[in-house]
Parts: sequence; C-alpha cells; structure tokens
Amino acid sequence: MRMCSSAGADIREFAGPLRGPPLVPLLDAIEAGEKPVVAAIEGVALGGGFELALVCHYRIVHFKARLGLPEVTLGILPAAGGTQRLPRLIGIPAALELITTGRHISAQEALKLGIVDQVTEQNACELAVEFALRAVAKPLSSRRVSMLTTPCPPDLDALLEAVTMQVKRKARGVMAPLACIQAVRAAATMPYSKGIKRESELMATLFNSGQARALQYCFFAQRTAGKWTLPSGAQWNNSKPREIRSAAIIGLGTMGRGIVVSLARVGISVIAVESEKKLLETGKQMVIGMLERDAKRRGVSASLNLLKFTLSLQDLKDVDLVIEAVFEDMALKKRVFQELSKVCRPATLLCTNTSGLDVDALAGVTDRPHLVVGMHFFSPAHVMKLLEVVCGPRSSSETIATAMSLGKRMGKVSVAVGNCPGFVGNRMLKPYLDQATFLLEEGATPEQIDKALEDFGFAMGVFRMSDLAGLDVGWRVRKESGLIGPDVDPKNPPRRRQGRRYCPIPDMVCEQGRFGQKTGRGWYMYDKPGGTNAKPDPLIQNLLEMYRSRYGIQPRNISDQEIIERCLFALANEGFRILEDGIAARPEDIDVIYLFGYGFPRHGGGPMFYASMVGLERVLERLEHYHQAHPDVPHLEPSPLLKKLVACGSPPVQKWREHIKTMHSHL
Ligand SMILES: CCCCCCCCCCCCC[C@H](O)CC(=O)SCCNC(=O)CCNC(=O)[C@H](O)C(C)(C)COP(=O)(O)OP(=O)(O)OC[C@H]1O[C@@H](n2cnc3c(N)ncnc32)[C@H](O)[C@@H]1OP(=O)(O)O
Repeated sequence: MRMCSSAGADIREFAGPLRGPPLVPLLDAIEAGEKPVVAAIEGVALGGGFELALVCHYRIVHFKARLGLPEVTLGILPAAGGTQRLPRLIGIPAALELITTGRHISAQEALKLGIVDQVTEQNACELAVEFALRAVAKPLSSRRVSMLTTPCPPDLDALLEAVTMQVKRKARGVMAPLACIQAVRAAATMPYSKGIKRESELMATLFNSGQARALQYCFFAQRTAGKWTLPSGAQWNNSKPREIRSAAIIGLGTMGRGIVVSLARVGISVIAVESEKKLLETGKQMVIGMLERDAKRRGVSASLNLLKFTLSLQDLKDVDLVIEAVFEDMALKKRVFQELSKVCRPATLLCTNTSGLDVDALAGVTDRPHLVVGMHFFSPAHVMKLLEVVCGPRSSSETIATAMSLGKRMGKVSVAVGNCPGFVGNRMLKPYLDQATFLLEEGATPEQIDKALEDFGFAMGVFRMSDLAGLDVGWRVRKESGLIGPDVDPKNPPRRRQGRRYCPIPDMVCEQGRFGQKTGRGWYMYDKPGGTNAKPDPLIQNLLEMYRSRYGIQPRNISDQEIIERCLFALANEGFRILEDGIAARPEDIDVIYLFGYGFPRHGGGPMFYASMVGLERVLERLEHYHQAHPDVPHLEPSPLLKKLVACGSPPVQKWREHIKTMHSHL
C-alpha cells in the first residue's frame, strides 16, 4: 500500500453528516487479510493515515516522513483503532505520550519506538514491494497488531493517574486528552473487540462537543489568517515579497533583543543599534546568551557570525529592512524614522515595532511612506508566535507581502491588520482590562477574577498577566493620554474621565511603586523582584477596602459567570467594532491574534468564535443587561454589527464577512 502522504480524515467533513463506509470495519478487514500488506510511507502519515498504516502488516518509511496521531489537537481522538493498536505495538507509556500530545515524530523516532520496520533514503514504495515479496511465505498472525497483547506496566493505575494529573495541569478543562487516556486504559484492560467499542463511545462524546468545534475552527483560522487581501485586489497569492538577507534592529531592550534572535536564527544578518555604549554592551551579551541557549536546545550551532552591534545609524545604509524597537514614544520614533530616511538606501523597508502608535504618522515623516509597515511582535519576541503586520493606508502590497513572509520565515503566525490606536490586540485589551478593574471596585479581588479566567482556560488571568507585562507601561500611556496628571480638569468627578467611568485603582497601585513582577510587587506579591510566584497581597486587599469605603461603594458578591461575561463579552464587542471599522478583515484574524498573542484558550476558539458558540443573541442580551446597569461604560453597549448579525439570524463565524460593509477599508 503506497501512502504518498496522508493527513488523515478531511477535517472539513466533520462539520456535516459523515459519508462513506464506516472506517473501522474496513481497516479491520485489511489487517485480517491473508495477503501481506506493506505500507510505504512518504511525506506524512497523520491521524487516519497513520491508523491505516497500523493495520498494515509491515511499515516502510522514507527518512523524511513524519508520523503522528494529532486528533487530540482537534478535540477528538484517533477513532479508527489508533488508541487500541498503538499501545499494543509500542506499550502504554509511549503510546499515551503520543496520543495525548498529538505530536508528530520523525521516521527515525518511529523506528526507535518500534512503530515502523525500516527507514529508507530510497523510494519507499519500491522497497515495500521487495519487502512484501519476502513476506509472502511468512505467517502473519504476529503482524496483526490488534491481536497482540498490550505490554502492560505493573503500575498501570499510578501511571494513568500521573498522566491525568499532568494533562489537567497543562490543559485545564480540556476534554480530549482525558478521553484519550481512558481509551488507552481500555487497550490495556480489554480485548480489542471491546476496546474498539470504548474508543468509539469516547469519540462520540467528543465529536459533537463545543471544544472539538472550537479546536477544528482554530486549525483552519490559523491557515486563513495568513491570507490577506487589500481593496486594490492585491493579496497574499498575487503579491511578491522581497527577499530579505540583512536587517537592522534599533533598540536592544526586551523587544529588540527578541527580534534580533528571531531573525538571526533563521539565517538573516542583523545589525543591532543602541544609543549608548553601556546599553549596547548589555544588549549584546544578552542576545549572545539567548542565541547560544536557543542553539543548544535545537542542537545546532549559534549563528553569532551573523550579528553586528553598533552605535551608529550610518552602518545601516545597505540593509534590506530595518525594524525600529525603541521606547514607545511618538516623538522619539519620528526622529528615528527621519534619520533612517536619510541614512538607508531608498529601497530599504522601514518597519516599526510599536504596539499601538499611528504607523501612518511615522510613514509621513519618511521619504518612502509606501515602504513603511508595522511589525508588532509580542514579548518575548523570540518565543511568542504572533506577529501583527500593521498596514498603513500608504503601505504597498510588496511591503505587506514582505513583512508577512518575513514573519512566516521567523516561524510566526502573521496577521495583517489595519492602523488604529492599539491595532487589533491591544485595542481589544482596553475594554477587557476596564471590566476587570470595574469588577474590583464592585467587590471582586484580583485572585478571584484571575481564577475565573484561568478556569475558563486562559493561560493567565488578567492581573497576573499585567504583573508580568509591567504595570508602569499602561500607567505611562494613561498619563500621556491625559487620563491622569495635570491635564485632568480639577472639577472632573473622581471616578470619571472624558465623560465615562474610570477606575483609578491601577494608578494608585503604580503610585506605590508596584509595577508587577519586576519590582516584586504589583497586583500580587512575589518573593523578590523578578520572582514569578504570585501570592495574594493583604496590602492590595486593604487598598481595595479603603477605596470602596472612600467612595461609598458597598462591595457585593460577584459570580464567576458575571466575571466571564463582562470581561469576554466586552472583549468580543470591541472585536465586532474592529470588524465594522475594517481594522481586521475577518473574525478568524481576531481569534488568531487572541489565541497566539494573549493566551485565549484554543478550546474556546478565540473571542469571536466563543461569542458565536455562546450564541450571538445571548451575548447581545447580556451586553444590553450590563450596559443598562453601567450606562457610563460605552464598551458594554452592543455594537451595531452584533445587532445586525443577530437580526440576520446569527450566521456562523465564516459567514460574517457577508454582513460587514467596510471590509478591508483600512487595510
Ligand atoms: C454521534 C456521532 C459519533 C461520531 C463518531 C464519528 C466517528 C468517525 C470516525 C472517524 C475516524 C477517525 C479517523 C481519524 O482518527 C481522524 C483524523 O484523521 S482527524 C485528522 C488528523 N490529521 C491532522 O490533524 C493533520 C492536519 N494537517 C496538518 O497537520 C498539516 O496540514 C500538514 C498535513 C502537516 C501539512 O502542513 P503544511 O505543509 O504546513 O500545509 P498546511 O497546514 O498549510 O495545509 C495545506 C492545506 O491542507 C489543508 N489540510 C491539511 N490537513 C487537512 C485535513 N486533515 N483535513 C482537511 N484539510 C486539511 C489545510 O487546511 C490547508 O488548506 P487551506 O486551509 O490552506 O485551504
């Protein structure tokens, strides 16, 4: 049997009624056949493709092939016998690890684990034919994997318990890995005929679950997100990116260092620029350390020869692309861009790593606005997968294509977005953070809000995340935007700014020098500056109590449901506005940004998919309810697009585009 490449079942088919003959009896029949069947595997054998290989009597694999059972990442389990055959073939511990993580393995690892019989650098198909001819005379009984007895460790229960705990810790609230463990237990404790029934029952519980729908949506959303289009008709598949051989990074702070590492490890020459000798030296040492650790982990040599460190912008005259990563200050960035305009050759692309400033205003101070684009990395930039490519109204299609392709080369999930304050991710963060602090005023604690969000599946609750990011960043932005400081009208009521509700608690926390993990104190307390172990701080509790009594706020019990609804529906509501404004082209783009940049749980699909899963009508009703209770919070007022979608019968996410008037207008 030749398997050029099989990615398994067609995932799109899971959305509708399943067609075709049932797979399990078909596979059982191949295995039970009297003629030897040899699988020749090239490319990939994943999911159902791998399960098909498991019913063959022998497996020959090309050395570049990859194998795996990634079903768990789609919210399901390998339901064509995979959970029953793999443990029989390689034992419980190894099978559990592969099935519960869904990771792909190389041909060499498959050989080591005993999954395949031979790895070849030649044509796998030709070798398989030779193999089959030799196998004709041999008995097949020991080659029928379903007939084997599962090698069972003596401490099976303890092992399964340990893996269950590990899975629960890593993937809180996720159903599929737990069902996988139960299916593997069946392989250890039941004959194949019963185990396969158990596999099918477990699959049935997962198959129609919201989690499976969300995870399968994420699979396609991630692939859709790279497919940008502009109103001009220019798009991902008709715009040629430029080849980037050399780049320069301005600023060796946390972001700059991460970007240097991301570029150098994919073979791009990098010139790193700092303004002072001491900063340059510190940055250089840190970059070298990061690259060396990264290379050691990947078993390659560190590409230090690609790096150059300098104090002079003059050294950038020949680079293909510059990424500015200086302090988040518009005047400073403008000075840098003016200088770059003078120094760099006319064809050099000028990119900014701003997390929310106007990319077009920066383009406006250069001699080449069409070659200016935002490349918003997420911290730490060498670890986080997300890249927002911010398209100004004057960015050319070639510039966008180049930034998107460079992101892909660096292993990022790149999403093209429009230019507005905060772009997509940080613009949506504002209403989310506001709701969290309003809930504090009303009676919740940081740990209660974080727990509700972490139980929902977020990698980190909003306060722990803010402590990690640094509270001073937002404080500075609020000062610059006149929300605090001398510009505030003294007649302004204390908990209102610019005509709407304002919570000053985050400012009060910063006034005490509590900037988060880096100062050892923030919304939580830590063992030391830079510590990561967050503990509730009685001082924050006191601050909240004093604050409430000063403003006569009677604290009330707030349910987890209210926390989730107010934080997440406000988040999605801003997402609808972003779609209306044409800042994101598709709901999938917003979801991918939140999945890869903000720790939104994959099994929730992202804020927009989550809203559709809850039901748009319900989201609208709850937002109306909360807006009525808090009329001074405009973010809670349901967006016109949400209302329109509900009026149109709440179409699925993939159909929202048909209802959005201004699609692409700002990209
Ligand atoms: C009450 C009801 C009871 C119901 C019981 C039901 C029982 C049903 C019995 C079912 C039997 C189960 C069989 C099996 O166990 C289930 C499966 O096999 S699930 C599928 C598992 N496979 C995967 O998860 C693989 C997914 N794909 C990948 O990992 C990668 O795509 C790749 C194959 C490694 C290739 O990667 P790249 O080269 O980077 O390319 P892309 O990722 O960009 O993909 C290119 C293109 O292909 C599309 N695509 C890839 N795989 C699939 C797939 N399996 N199905 C559909 N489409 C796929 C991908 O989307 C890209 O297309 P584009 O989106 O760009 O148009």
